[in-house]
Parts: sequence; C-alpha cells; structure tokens
Amino acid sequence: MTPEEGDAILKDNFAPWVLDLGLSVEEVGERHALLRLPWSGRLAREGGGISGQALMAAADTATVIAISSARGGFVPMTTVQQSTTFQRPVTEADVLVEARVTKLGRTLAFAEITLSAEGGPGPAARASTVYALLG
Ligand SMILES: CC(C)(COP(=O)(O)OP(=O)(O)OC[C@H]1O[C@@H](n2cnc3c(N)ncnc32)[C@H](O)[C@@H]1OP(=O)(O)O)[C@@H](O)C(=O)NCCC(=O)NCCSC(=O)Cc1ccccc1
Repeated sequence: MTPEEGDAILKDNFAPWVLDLGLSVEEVGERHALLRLPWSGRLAREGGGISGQALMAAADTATVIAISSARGGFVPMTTVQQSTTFQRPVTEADVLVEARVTKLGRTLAFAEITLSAEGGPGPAARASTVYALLG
C-alpha cells in the first residue's frame, strides 16, 4: 500500500469529525503506518495541551491504516479495545502517530501505537488496541 492509498482509505471510511482532525498518512509499511496529526488550537484543552480525546482518535485511525496495509487494503473491521497512557503534554506541535501491528490473526488484530510531538523528547502517549476483522 502507498501513503496515497492510505489517505484514500481515510477519506472513504471515516466519520466527518475524524476527517476534521486533518490526519494524513506519511508512510505505510508491511505492518505499520505513520500518520501526522497537525497542531490546531481547536484540539487543545485548558492549559494549552492537545486533548487526550484527539490523541485517542488519532491512535484508533492510525491502527485502521496499519491493519489495512498489513491486509493489502481496507477490510471491514471494528475497534474492540483501546488502552491509552498519556505521558507528556503536546503544545504547539504536530503529533506523529506510529501504529505497528503486532499480531494479525484471522479474526483479531493487535497493535501498539506511539504518539510523539514532532521534535519532542519522547512519546507523548502510547496506546494498545485490539480489532475484530469482519471481512
Ligand atoms: C463484532 C463484535 C466486535 C464482536 O462480535 P461477537 O463477539 O462475535 O458478538 P455477537 O455475536 O454477540 O455479536 C454482537 C453484535 O455484533 C454484530 N456482529 C457480529 N459479527 C459481525 C460481523 N462479522 N459483521 C458485522 N456485525 C457483526 C452482531 O450482529 C451483533 O449485533 P446484535 O447484538 O445481534 O444486534 C461486536 O462486539 C461489536 O460489534 N462491537 C462493537 C464494535 C464497535 O462499535 N466499535 C467502535 C466502532 S469501530 C471504529 O470507530 C474504528 C473504525 C473506523 C473506520 C473504519 C473502521 C474502523
């Protein structure tokens, strides 16, 4: 899969409010995807840091792209579980969202996601996700 194909999956399969986050696919590999969440003050909470809700949506979205890449294209799937830790605030920076598929089964897929402020000192958040593959 190419980043352009990843962007097309975004456009065709996600809710309008998720598309409003402005996510774009920077890189896709055999079992991973790298997305960019552009900084916007609209995503910030009191104190100026990016909201956890935006980061969780970005992690969920990046996982769909990574699983699609691992499967060679989009297949119907649904999130079953996501667990997220928030480790550093992000202010005034894009967030790079890297999702890696750690197990691709027949009916379930597992992924680990690292979200980092561009140029930042380390992960801003990490997530673990489980997806049911429906097709
Ligand atoms: C399907 C499953 C994950 C597992 O089901 P099981 O453990 O086997 O449970 P059970 O047999 O008890 O069935 C329960 C119900 O499931 C239905 N159903 C079952 N199999 C299929 C099937 N193959 N296909 C379709 N439906 C199927 C079945 O009709 C039944 O409905 P009923 O109760 O009779 O009316 C279920 O727990 C579920 O739907 N959870 C909600 C997940 C969810 O909403 N996540 C958040 C949204 S994802 C997101 O946003 C990310 C994203 C973005 C863009 C693009 C992509 C992703």
